[in-house]
Amino acid sequence: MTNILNDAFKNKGTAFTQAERQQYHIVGQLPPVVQTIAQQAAQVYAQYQTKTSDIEKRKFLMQIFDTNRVLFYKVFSQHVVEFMPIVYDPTIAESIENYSENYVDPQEAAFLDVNHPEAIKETLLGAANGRDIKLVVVTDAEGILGIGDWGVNGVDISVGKLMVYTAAAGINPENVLPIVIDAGTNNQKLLYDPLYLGNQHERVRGAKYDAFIAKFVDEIEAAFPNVYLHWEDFGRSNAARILKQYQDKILTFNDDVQGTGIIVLSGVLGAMKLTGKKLTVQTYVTFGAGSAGAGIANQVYTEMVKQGLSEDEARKHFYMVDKQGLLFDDDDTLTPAQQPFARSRSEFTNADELTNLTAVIKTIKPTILVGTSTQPGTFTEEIVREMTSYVDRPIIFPLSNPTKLAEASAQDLIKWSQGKALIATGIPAADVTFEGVTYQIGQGNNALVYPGLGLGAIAAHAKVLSQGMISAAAHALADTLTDDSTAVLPPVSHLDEFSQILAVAVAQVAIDEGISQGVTDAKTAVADLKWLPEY
Ligand SMILES: NC(=O)c1ccc[n+]([C@@H]2O[C@H](COP(=O)([O-])OP(=O)(O)OC[C@H]3O[C@@H](n4cnc5c(N)ncnc54)[C@H](O)[C@@H]3O)[C@@H](O)[C@H]2O)c1
Ligand SMILES: O=C(O)C[C@H](O)C(=O)O
Ligand SMILES: [Mn+2]
Repeated sequence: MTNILNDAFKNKGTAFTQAERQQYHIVGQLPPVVQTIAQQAAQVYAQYQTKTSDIEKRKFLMQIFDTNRVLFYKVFSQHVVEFMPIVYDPTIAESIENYSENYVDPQEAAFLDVNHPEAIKETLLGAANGRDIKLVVVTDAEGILGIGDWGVNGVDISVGKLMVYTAAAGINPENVLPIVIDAGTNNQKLLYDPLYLGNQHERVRGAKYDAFIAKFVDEIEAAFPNVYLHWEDFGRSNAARILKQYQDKILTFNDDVQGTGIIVLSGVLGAMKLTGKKLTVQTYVTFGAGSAGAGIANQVYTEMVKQGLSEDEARKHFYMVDKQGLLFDDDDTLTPAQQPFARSRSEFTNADELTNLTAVIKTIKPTILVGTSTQPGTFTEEIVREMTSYVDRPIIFPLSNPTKLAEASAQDLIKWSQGKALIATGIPAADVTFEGVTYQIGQGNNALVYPGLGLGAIAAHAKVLSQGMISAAAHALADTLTDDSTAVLPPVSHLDEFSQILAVAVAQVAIDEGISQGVTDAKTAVADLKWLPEY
């Protein structure tokens, strides 16, 4: 019989009462004093404050996570704004880079090996250990944030995304399963690192990879019927392709493509509210047209069509820039997600010069610039001054994560635009004061939307995640923006409140569209799922 003290889902540590200590046969296996969860939480927070670096803070909190989930989420819920950048982005990037070296606990994740498809079923059932799994986050870690390929180390992103689901939306941690698919790695450092804990071979691609993914999805559906399957940080050549294959068949979501699309659309809608301008007259440049860049453009485009433009008219508002410069339709290296937005060379007299962002901005004069390029410092003073010269309030979102990869800092954007730029950043940014005026900066991170979206879809027992549900999430978030906000997105301090609002809006659309199964009241269904960190 396992000792309850070793079960992170059931352990209460020093909060076990004397009666419980007898019931679970752990008398004398704890210090004698019985504490309340409030006392435990205060003690954890006090210890946390003695840690001097963010990574040490994260390691300490993970010790609590590893041993006592309820206590972890209790403290997390009391300090959401402070803990988000510690347990999640940007500190999680450092944690991933050093995962193997610092390994202490598998954290109830499922580790799937591309060379052993026959073990998927046993691994899933073993990791679930009888728990009712409603939500899975899976990564193969080819494109972790903007830091590239981290192989099995990427399991941290699955664990981290799920922590945010619970902290933000109140998903019961017993109902979730983090998964990493170890498909090998092309990270040379890991391939030759004796401490690396994953497969030390090149990334598997092609038929073997695709067959593994297909079997994985089948086994997931068999083991956990109606689960919400969230894909995270797959590489550019797989993310959109896998999503396309499954999005009409099962309840599934790609965070980088769809979650980022929602948060940016929401931020753009917030900017329209602040300026009183119409979306349908905006001109949009994507810088870094990968999974996120193309996913975002597609959401903003879909909204323009919803607001009355024809598909052809709407598409004319979009320009994509990637490594080669502006994307043209005569380029045979375009991805399927880029193709609809590629332009014709004949539209420009200077097409051959449009090989860098500055030239593109000067020629096209966009009102919205969104960065998902992984290239730091690329939104330069010259670009920002140029945008400010032809539009009152340029919308500039440097979204690449973690901090060291951001296209620009909020502070510089405010300074260079004399306070005019409407900004959202990928990681949290402090308010910026410029010439006596303080500007709030929106956090354009999909963490503001994926928890509520998932909660709504799970609560509704939705068969699929529809475009209607996605659009409802973007609008519901934008609608929470208060009239006194100077930021384009609502503050993370209200994450739990707006996650519930998003969830109800999403569940309602699922009901209205007839894709929910046996649920008629969105509010009750969402409320019934809400888990609180109490013993
Ligand atoms: N804030 C958020 O919520 C959020 C969400 C998803 C992704 N992101 C960030 O966006 C970035 C990209 O993520 P992704 O999943 O789309 O990765 P991806 O690899 O699919 O896309 C990156 C794209 O940038 C392009 N690129 C590389 N160098 C470039 C250059 N010099 N100029 C122009 N383009 C260049 C690549 O060719 C690729 O198309 C990452 O830093 C990630 O952290 C942020
Ligand atoms: O993980 C994040 O912080 C957001 C996003 O999914 C990313 O890949 O950067
Ligand atoms: Mn991601």
